[in-house]
Amino acid sequence: MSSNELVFVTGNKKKLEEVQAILGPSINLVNYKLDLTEIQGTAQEISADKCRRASVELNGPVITEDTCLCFNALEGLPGPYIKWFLDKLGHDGLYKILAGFEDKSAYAICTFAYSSGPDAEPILFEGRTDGKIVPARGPKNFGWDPIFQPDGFDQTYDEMPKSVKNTISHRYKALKKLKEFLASQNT
Ligand SMILES: O=P(O)(O)OP(=O)(O)OP(=O)(O)OC[C@H]1O[C@@H](n2cnc3c(O)ncnc32)[C@H](O)[C@@H]1O
Ligand SMILES: [Mg+2]
Repeated sequence: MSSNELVFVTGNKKKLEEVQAILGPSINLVNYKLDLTEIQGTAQEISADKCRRASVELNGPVITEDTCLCFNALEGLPGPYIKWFLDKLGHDGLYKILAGFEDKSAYAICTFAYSSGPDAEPILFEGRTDGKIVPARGPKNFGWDPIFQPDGFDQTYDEMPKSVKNTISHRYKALKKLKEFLASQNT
């Protein structure tokens, strides 16, 4: 592996695009699409387990990422299970889950995991952005972006330019920590 090469294991094209855009050209991001089994548990447990599996499978250093969307009225659910909720309920159904609650606040959490090899314990880097759940607005580019409006903005993640999302997002904040860690390893 060259010093600026980073293997990112994900089956999600949109995640990959954002990670590439945020990291910029100084890091040579190499993508492997593996259909990794995801355990049940906390965001940290799921991310670490996913990373361990990826590192064993590829027999080398890897990063993986897990994203949660957490509704405060539901004590943090759907959380790591947002993928299946979105798949089954769609934007409208997700918004309607909160119909019986006044509290529409929510937060997005991105947990990157880095493993230096199959025997290493993954290191986690977490980013969180707070906001609220709104009726879907935007061109429906990526996942639940149309129903998440970050605090301090009038636009949903989906309505704002990528260049804005990528400087305030859960993913950006987690990647900033990962980048700092990688830089400290290279000095
Ligand atoms: O292979 P992996 O990396 O696991 O990719 P995935 O698509 O399965 O991703 P997750 O397990 O992390 O599930 C997160 C869900 O949230 C969606 N998602 C992730 N990041 C998002 C973002 O920034 N904005 C909107 N939706 C997002 C994603 O499409 C999934 O439906
Ligand atoms: Mg997944």
